[in-house]
Amino acid sequence: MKNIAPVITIDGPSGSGKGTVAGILAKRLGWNLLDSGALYRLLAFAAHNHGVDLTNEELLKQLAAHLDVQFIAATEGQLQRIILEGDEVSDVIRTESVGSGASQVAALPAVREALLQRQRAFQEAPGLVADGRDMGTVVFPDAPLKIFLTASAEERARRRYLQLKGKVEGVSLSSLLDEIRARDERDTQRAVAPLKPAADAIQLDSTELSIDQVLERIMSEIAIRDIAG
Ligand SMILES: Nc1ncnc2c1ncn2[C@@H]1O[C@H](COP(=O)(O)OP(=O)(O)O)[C@@H](O)[C@H]1O
Ligand SMILES: Nc1ccn([C@H]2C[C@H](O)[C@@H](COP(=O)(O)OP(=O)(O)O)O2)c(=O)n1
Repeated sequence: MKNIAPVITIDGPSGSGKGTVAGILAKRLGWNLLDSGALYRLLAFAAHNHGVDLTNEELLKQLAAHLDVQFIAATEGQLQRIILEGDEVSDVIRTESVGSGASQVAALPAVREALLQRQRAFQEAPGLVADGRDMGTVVFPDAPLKIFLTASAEERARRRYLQLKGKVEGVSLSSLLDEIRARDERDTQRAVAPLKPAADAIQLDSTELSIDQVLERIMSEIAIRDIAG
């Protein structure tokens, strides 16, 4: 039977607010959440633990196909938890070095292919909010609402700095800006599933918007389309 659970996709570059907005929306609607970037981060992290080189496409493909991961849904007062091979890795996969590794493995076609079905399996009733780079273009091309969220690189680095400061040692605003620019370049220039808005995506620049204002804009698009019942 065709899966008819609706999907809202939120794609965009690092630090644009995708994860935050997707998490709040999923909770508000009572829908499932797919943080697709976490899968690429988990793969880069697992590769590091298993001594697999980030350019070894064949081994990475196998690792991706057998990734032993559990996403434990957020509850009241508790964020979503991610368990890899029995260990909680929710925080350790968020560093910029894991993000950079994720961006490298994500450029490999066999890796993307190996993770495709795992992502589509999240499309379950009553609905799904999915964030990443290619949610609207490749993974859920039929989604009834696609958002492409951006912000200036400077604002995104500033947000990341505020987020990591105090949690991760030695973070600097200028190195975060360099890393964000390098990741933008790799994610937009790769041959397979590059970061770009779907033809039918609504583009939202959040540089001057608060999280609540972004949510308000998306909620009004949901209401217009009447997709959340
Ligand atoms: N519109 C916004 N204004 C200010 N800070 C924001 C906004 N959206 C997100 N943030 C903050 O920026 C940081 C990065 O957001 P995140 O959702 O992780 O981005 P992404 O998933 O796109 O990389 C978080 O600390 C988040 O609270
Ligand atoms: N759907 C996706 C999601 C992430 N990726 C890749 C590219 C990104 O630089 C890395 C990390 O993604 P993630 O969304 O966790 O990163 P940010 O929170 O935006 O910094 O993974 C991808 O290629 N396709």
